[in-house]
Amino acid sequence: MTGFPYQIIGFDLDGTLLDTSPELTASVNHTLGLAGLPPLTQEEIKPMVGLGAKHMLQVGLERAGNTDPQALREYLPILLDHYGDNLGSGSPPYPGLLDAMARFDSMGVKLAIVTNKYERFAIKLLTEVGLIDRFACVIGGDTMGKGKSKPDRAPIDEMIRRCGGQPGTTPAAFIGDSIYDVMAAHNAGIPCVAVSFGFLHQPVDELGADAIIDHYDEFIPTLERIAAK
Ligand SMILES: O=C(O)COP(=O)(O)O
Ligand SMILES: [Mg+2]
Repeated sequence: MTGFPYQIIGFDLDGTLLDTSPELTASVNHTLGLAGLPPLTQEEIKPMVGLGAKHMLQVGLERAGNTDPQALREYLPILLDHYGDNLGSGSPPYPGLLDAMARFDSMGVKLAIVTNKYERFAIKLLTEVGLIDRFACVIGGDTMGKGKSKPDRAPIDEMIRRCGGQPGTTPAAFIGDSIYDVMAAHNAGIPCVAVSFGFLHQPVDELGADAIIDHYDEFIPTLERIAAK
């Protein structure tokens, strides 16, 4: 181990690791089409991502003009089937990510995923893009049980445990694109870096993150800087 200050780095998935917005948009619009509603743009859908698929569809149905209270229950399985069948090839990693991951590997830092996606979709997606073996663990929105997804600290604590560490003790940091990421990390007592290129729900400087990066080239020096504060 080098002098790098963190032993574990956790990544959010959608909007932080991979740009999943084309595939999420395709699945939402497939579902809205079957519901007889007009499609939404990728830019409209991005801010709906971050609290899981059910939340994304609920907001999407409302935005597209749905008035049927049963629609969410009826169309969620359709969205999930479509997404599960199509996810993978259209979700590229953000620029500089693979180089940053290689540097973490060379320093012996463990990498992990904590997403509000269903665990099975996160695993399938990471497998399709060839990154699954690079992560010590993948915690999904359903891994810890109901009500125990980000912004709760439970999935962050579990990430630290599954990486062989101890929550509250082992030095770890997180990176994400939403306020739920920042809240989860801070609830677990670890710092959070925000990416300015994600699926922002609000201006990135209002997320309360410890630092902001515009490109993955800045990630490692930024972590060193926040650890020295
Ligand atoms: O809302 C989702 O499906 C997941 O989003 P996340 O990977 O940004 O947590
Ligand atoms: Mg995200």
